[in-house]
Amino acid sequence: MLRVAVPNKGMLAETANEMLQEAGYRGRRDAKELNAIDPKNDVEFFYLRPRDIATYVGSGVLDVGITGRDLLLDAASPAIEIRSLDFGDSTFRFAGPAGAFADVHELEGKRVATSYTGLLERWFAEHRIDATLVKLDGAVESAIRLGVADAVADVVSTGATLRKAGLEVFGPVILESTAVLISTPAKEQAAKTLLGRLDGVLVARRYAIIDYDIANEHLEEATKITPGFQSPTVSPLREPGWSAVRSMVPTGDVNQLMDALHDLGARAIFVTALQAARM
Ligand SMILES: Nc1ncnc2c1ncn2[C@@H]1O[C@H](COP(=O)(O)OP(=O)(O)OP(=O)(O)O)[C@@H](O)[C@H]1O
Ligand SMILES: O=P(O)(O)OC[C@H]1O[C@H](OP(=O)(O)OP(=O)(O)O)[C@H](O)[C@@H]1O
Ligand SMILES: [Mg+2]
Repeated sequence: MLRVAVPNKGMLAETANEMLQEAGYRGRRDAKELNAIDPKNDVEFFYLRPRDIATYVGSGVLDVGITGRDLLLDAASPAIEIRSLDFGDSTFRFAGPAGAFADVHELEGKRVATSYTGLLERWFAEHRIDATLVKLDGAVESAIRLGVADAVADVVSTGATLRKAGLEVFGPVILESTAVLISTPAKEQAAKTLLGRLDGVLVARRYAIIDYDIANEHLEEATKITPGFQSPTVSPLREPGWSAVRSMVPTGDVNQLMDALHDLGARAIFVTALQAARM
């Protein structure tokens, strides 16, 4: 039975559980359950703190897990990232009081508060900056005002939390993070079915199906607009000189593609969401 670690709460929990459901797995019945067995798919899910998931997967007691790239790197676990899952995007940045820092080298000898000491210690070592790390559990943005740090290094998504604390980012992006599927080289093979299904969910989210009718003289140009993965399906219409085209298109481009096809003379343009896919 495949043993899978899933975030039990926090920013990644809801979407991670939704993705597994879309992939056909039966999750937990209520938010208090610590584990759940899905006998049909021969999988057991363990609901854990996202920060701890790399530790469990890295130790080999669990085969595969969903966590943040930043948390994986912070844990310095032997687990490896096997897929980016297209949600939970954030950056990991330095921030300080407005105007206080212009360059990371000004952090030399200063106190930097963070919940990601593993990640940051390595970054400072690589950049030969000698700063003092102040380890906090969360709400790191308050550390400066409360006097325990001169700067912070934290997760930034919209930047709203920083702004409310009167802070601004400085220096390079330390890390671009996203939710990831992790495993160990020894367990990757066992996780193949789960990975295939999650890839199917990613494709179903990233792509849609487009159908349209087009006069044959514009067919060549139209199929350049919608080349699909392999190649579009083209079938003759009953009306002579016209074809029906079906192709996969990136979800984010759908409206621009419809505009371009319509300008070219395509008619009856329909877009259908994908429910599931296996490529
Ligand atoms: N505002 C955000 N937007 C996007 N991703 C985020 C955001 N905040 C955190 N994350 C990501 O979510 C993951 C875990 O963060 P989360 O906040 O769930 O855990 P935590 O801080 O340990 O727990 P909690 O905040 O519940 O105490 C990390 O990978 C992080 O990059
Ligand atoms: O840039 P923003 O969109 O404002 O998001 C970033 C904030 O979100 C997270 O906080 P969370 O709510 O998880 O609280 P925590 O700091 O206690 O973990 C993160 O730690 C930042 O504080
Ligand atoms: Mg948090």
